[in-house]
Amino acid sequence: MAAIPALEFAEPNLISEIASEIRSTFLSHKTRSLQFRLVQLRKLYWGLKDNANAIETACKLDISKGVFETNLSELNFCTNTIIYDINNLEKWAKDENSPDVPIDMMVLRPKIRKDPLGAVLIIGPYNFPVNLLICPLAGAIAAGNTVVIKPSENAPNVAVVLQKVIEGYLDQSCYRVVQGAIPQSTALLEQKWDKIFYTGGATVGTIIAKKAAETLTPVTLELGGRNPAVVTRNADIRLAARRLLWGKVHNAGQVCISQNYTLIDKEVFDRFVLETRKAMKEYYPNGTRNTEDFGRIVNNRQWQRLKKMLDDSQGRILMGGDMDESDRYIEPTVIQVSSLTDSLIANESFGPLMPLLPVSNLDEAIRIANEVQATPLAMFPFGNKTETDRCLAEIRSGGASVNDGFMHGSLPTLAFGGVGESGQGAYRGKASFDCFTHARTITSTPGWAEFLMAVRYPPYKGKLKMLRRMELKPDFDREGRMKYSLVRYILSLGAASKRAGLLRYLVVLISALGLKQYFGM
Ligand SMILES: NC(=O)c1ccc[n+]([C@@H]2O[C@H](COP(=O)([O-])OP(=O)(O)OC[C@H]3O[C@@H](n4cnc5c(N)ncnc54)[C@H](O)[C@@H]3O)[C@@H](O)[C@H]2O)c1
Ligand SMILES: CC1=C(/C=C/C(C)=C/C=C/C(C)=C/C=C/C=C(C)/C=C/C=C(C)/C=C/C=C(\C)C=O)C(C)(C)CCC1
Repeated sequence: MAAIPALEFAEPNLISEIASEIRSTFLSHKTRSLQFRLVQLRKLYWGLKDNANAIETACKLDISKGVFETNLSELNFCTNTIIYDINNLEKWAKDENSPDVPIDMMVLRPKIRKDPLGAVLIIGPYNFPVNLLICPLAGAIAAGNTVVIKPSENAPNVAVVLQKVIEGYLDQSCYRVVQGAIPQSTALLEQKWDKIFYTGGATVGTIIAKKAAETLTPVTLELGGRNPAVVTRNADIRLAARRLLWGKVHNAGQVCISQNYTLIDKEVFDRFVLETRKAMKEYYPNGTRNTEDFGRIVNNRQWQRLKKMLDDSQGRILMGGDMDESDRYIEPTVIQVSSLTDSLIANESFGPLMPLLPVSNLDEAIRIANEVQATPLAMFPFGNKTETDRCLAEIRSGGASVNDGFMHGSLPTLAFGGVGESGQGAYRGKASFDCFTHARTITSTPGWAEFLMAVRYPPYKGKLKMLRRMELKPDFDREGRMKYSLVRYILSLGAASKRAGLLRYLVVLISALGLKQYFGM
């Protein structure tokens, strides 16, 4: 395979030209045709397939991702996403009948049309440099937008290969790549977009949200979080250890949705550590240093940041701890910490560090999780059903995996996104199409219905009575209690909803027919 050329940044003053070309293509309506979108998605699929070796090499060079992980969470994830989008596009793009239209307004035939938003900007991070650009891109294409993508300069080889794919396979008047760092991102943010989709840290997310607010541009922000795992004394400790270790070794822990810290019942603490050691030996019989199955930290700046976090910690290393800056290696490291202000709890590590904080009970775990961050990106409860349900009810998060590491974020068809500080908006599966679509309500009033519609026109004299008759009547009193009427009770056979009432009638009818048959009446 030919060597990957060096990344070249775009000339910042050419960026406005690219943005205006992308906008005028959108306004030419080229991307409205479903056939056009399908062809572009199919080409994107083949662009990735044909360049799979180059992508594997680039992931290896940028973030030392082994071939297996590159295929699992980058290539396959993207190609599966594209095929899923292709297979569902016609269904998603169809006009939808609006639900809950009152009978007197049905004549308007309300519809929800799926309009593309327009010209959109997608800015990606370094940690899943293919996945976190291509999956939103596929959603934006499916929804009929024109797109500029800005790959992370911190994964430069992937950035070059993706540019080759997009320039070689997609229509250049609709989809463009702008390479660069802060000057280019800043120039991009100076342009008017119909949506900005950003994945990365919260500091830059805030810059983007502020800039977008100036022009009332909608944003989707996929940010990080200090995600808690909770392990109670009733959890399967072996499973919890194996699964949470997976969450910290995949991509060398550089996963926004992996657990940042684990709150673990004192009673099972030692067993958890023992099981983590065992799992480690099983996953890496010859250690993590000399295997393709364990990656490296993306660059020296991030390696230094992680080292400082560990150096600043008051915790005690229980497993691992080996580090080498020359190849940006950090061994998966388990640390027992004792305070919420510990550097390993107070910050997002985004690396293979596993701080464990012993707690007395579930109440304490829930209190701590809420104190560390009210709205993390993910949460991982391990315990019995009552306990995991309590965690789900009492700790908020963008998503959650019960009894596992980040599996809820491992399926390309499930909506994925943060809440509060960990982001806003969601994508993946149908949510990706919706993320780049405007749900446009359309009514069409037929000419013949004029006599029905005339009530709205002045003069209003004598029309108030009719308006009052059209008003819905409440079935609740001033205290918020439901009012029960005997007629309603009889009509619904005592059911709470119309649907349940119908079902009851159906059961009665079928039983009556059955009895009739049985007794030959
Ligand atoms: N929620 C998610 O899906 C998700 C996924 C991956 C990473 N993350 C989060 O991202 C963080 C790590 O990534 P990162 O942000 O360091 O990645 P990064 O350094 O790759 O930066 C992300 C993008 O922001 C751009 N950027 C940097 N400064 C900018 C500026 N001033 N204006 C506009 N754009 C700018 C970069 O060029 C890059 O394209 C972690 O907090 C992680 O949790 C979140
Ligand atoms: C179905 C059949 C079988 C069963 C197969 C099974 C059970 C397969 C299980 C597969 C698993 C556990 C796959 C795990 C995949 C993990 C992935 C893709 C992780 C992705 C991570 C991502 C995208 C991370 C994102 C990060 C972000 C957003 C932030 O940084 C058989 C085999 C039993 C029989 C045949 C049928």
